[in-house]
Amino acid sequence: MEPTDAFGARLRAALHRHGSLCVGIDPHPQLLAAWGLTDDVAGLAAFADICVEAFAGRVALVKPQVAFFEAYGAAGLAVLERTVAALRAADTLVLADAKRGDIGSTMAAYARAWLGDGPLVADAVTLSPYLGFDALAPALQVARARGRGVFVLAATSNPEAIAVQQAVVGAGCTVAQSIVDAAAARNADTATLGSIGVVVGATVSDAPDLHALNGPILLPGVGYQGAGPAEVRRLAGDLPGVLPSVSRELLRAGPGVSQLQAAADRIGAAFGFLPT
Ligand SMILES: O=C(O)c1cc(=O)[nH]c(=O)n1[C@@H]1O[C@H](COP(=O)(O)O)[C@@H](O)[C@H]1O
Repeated sequence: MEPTDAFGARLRAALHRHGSLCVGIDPHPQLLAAWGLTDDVAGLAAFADICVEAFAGRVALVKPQVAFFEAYGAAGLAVLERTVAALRAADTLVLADAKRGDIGSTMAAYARAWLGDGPLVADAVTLSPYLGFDALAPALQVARARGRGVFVLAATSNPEAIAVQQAVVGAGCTVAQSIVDAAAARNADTATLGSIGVVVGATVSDAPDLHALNGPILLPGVGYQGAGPAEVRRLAGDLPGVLPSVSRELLRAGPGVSQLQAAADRIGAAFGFLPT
């Protein structure tokens, strides 16, 4: 049985409090320019500070896209560290979108970095299972031991994914379905919402069956990639723990903090309160 301070339980409480929206912090160079910021570490830091001011304490989950920080090297990662820490200090759950996945021994190092004691540690991290779901075991173990969560890529929003993720495997189900089933098995002993989530693009037309998951479902691809409330409702049905995730469509409302907050409220309201 998972403890009450497990990620799934904490996420469920945050969804009750704030509604279902996950806000992505994706500091694209084009967005820095649109916000009147320089394409350097100072611009990145100003962008991140505005996002923290706008979203801390207001949404269920914030998802910084690690790649946009990594692009500036060690100084960019230092900005990410401060951003994650500031959000968490304000009681806002943070999902580091790092999409990690490697052989077991390297996976253990990633688990330490993102879910253990390292300076980059977040409440949850995105993982890629395409070296084999079981290769993620070290991260699942650390997540459970530390009350943290993971979101495993199942059916991603990009069109190139279809050839791999919709391929049919041994048991006659798709690769994406096998990932969801493996995640569901890890959540089976959890009474409420488990801590092993999956990622399904809101743009995906052949989504895996998510009914047995008993864990959170991140739906990126809303807004800029073309999905809207209708697609989210179709995928979400009456499933608990669904989080539509929006980055550019919301961030283009910046740099004003109140404009960003209004955009988050407006986009969040379009989905209504999804079941928890
Ligand atoms: O894991 C993700 O968040 C993710 C999975 C996926 O299937 N598709 C996808 O777009 N994402 C991420 O979600 C964000 C989408 O950004 P926008 O298209 O600007 O809303 C980016 O950070 C992507 O890396």
